[in-house]
Formats: sequence, structure tokens, C-alpha cells
Amino acid sequence: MRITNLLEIKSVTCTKQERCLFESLSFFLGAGEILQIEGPNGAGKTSLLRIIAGFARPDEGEIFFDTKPISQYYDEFAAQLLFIGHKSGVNGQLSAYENVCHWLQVHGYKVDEQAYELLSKLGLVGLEDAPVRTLSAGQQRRVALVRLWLNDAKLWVLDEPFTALDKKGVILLQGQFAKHLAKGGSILLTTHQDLTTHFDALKTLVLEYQF
Ligand SMILES: Nc1ncnc2c1ncn2[C@@H]1O[C@H](COP(=O)(O)OP(=O)(O)OP(=O)(O)O)[C@@H](O)[C@H]1O
Repeated sequence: MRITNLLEIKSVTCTKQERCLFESLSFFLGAGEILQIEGPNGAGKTSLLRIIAGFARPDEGEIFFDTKPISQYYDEFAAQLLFIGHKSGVNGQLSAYENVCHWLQVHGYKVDEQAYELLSKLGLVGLEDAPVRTLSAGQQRRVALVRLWLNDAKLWVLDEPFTALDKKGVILLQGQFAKHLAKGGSILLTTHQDLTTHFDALKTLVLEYQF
């Protein structure tokens, strides 16, 4: 089967605090593919994800989405991007229910019908009314990941999405990844989980720590 390239990272260089994290880095990600970025602490994984998501500019190089440079077509790109980073994007003062209702509204879904269904899918029943900041790390991560269940974005960029999840949570998330890939979506993520046995289309990129 021929894979269409959705994302192209072309000759990207990034320097932080006078240390070159990566230089002239190039790779492709196709529709239905998942790419795992690996490397030691401080190697530059988050920096790379932030450049790919368009939150930071590379020192050199360009990111292309559907063959168009994201620096020039950012709105078009942003409409097809779901980024979940370390700071999960969840409002900790609000409850899980309120956070989910907000995302449902943003994505044009009917709130009442779906909020509890989603919370139940993510194992959050009984916790829906507590402020998210009072939940455990894994429960907070589950709230953040609800967005993967109501988003049609083609490209998911996820910084350590498995952090703090228990075994069931990991399996649930892997299942959602598989559905996204089967629909022709793409995933770029950092994780210390071994995903090799779960995804046929898995690609890996190892960033070495540059001194
Ligand atoms: N905004 C910033 N200003 C200055 N230096 C930064 C900034 N962001 C990252 N760095 C530096 O860039 C290097 C790479 O950081 P980055 O967070 O990309 O690494 P990482 O591979 O994701 O690490 P980890 O596995 O610990 O999450 C680190 O040395 C960090 O101090």
C-alpha cells in the first residue's frame, strides 16, 4: 500500500543555551503512521515536538504539512493538529465534567449526551465533579486524554501521553491510537513505553544527547 506523506520535517536545526540539540534533521510521517521519538533526558524531544507543532521556530529548516510550509499556512495546519504536552491543557480549577463540556462545545458536539459517556470510557465515573487539581496524576492524565476521543485532527502530537497511566489506561490509549491510525490519522509521540509489538506502522527516531 502506498503511504501518503502528511508531515515532512526538512533540514531542521535547533540550538538551546548554545548547545545544538539536533542539526539538519529530516524525516517524513505518512497517513496511518506512528512515529516514536526516543532519547535521553535533555536530548531535545520536547523541543522537536514544539517546533513541529509550530509553537517554536527552528533555527534552520521548515515543517511541511500536506506539502505546505506550516509557517505560512499555520491556521490550516492548526485545524488538523491535536497537541497534548506535559502541561496537559486541562483547567485544574474546573471539574473533569466541566473540562469535557468545554472541549465538546469547542468541537461542536452536544454536551449533555456525550460528556458522561466520555468520562465513563476514561474510567472517571464518580470523579466527574471534583476539581481536576485534586485528582491523582493518572486521573488528571485521563482527563487530558479525553480530547483524543472527540477530535478529528489528522495529526496527533503527544508528549509522553502514557505518563502516570496504569496498565488499563495504557491499553485504552493504545486502542485509541490504533483507531486513529486505521482512519488514516498520524501520531508523533515521545514515550518510554515499548510500542513495537503494538503497531505495525511504528517508526522510531532516536535523538542522541549532543554535548
Ligand atoms: N525555553 C527554553 N529555554 C532554554 N533552554 C531550553 C528551553 N527549552 C528547552 N531547553 C533546553 O533544551 C534541552 C532539551 O530540552 P527538551 O525539553 O527538549 O528535552 P527532552 O529530550 O524532551 O527531555 P526530557 O526527556 O527530560 O523531557 C535541555 O537542555 C533544556 O534545558
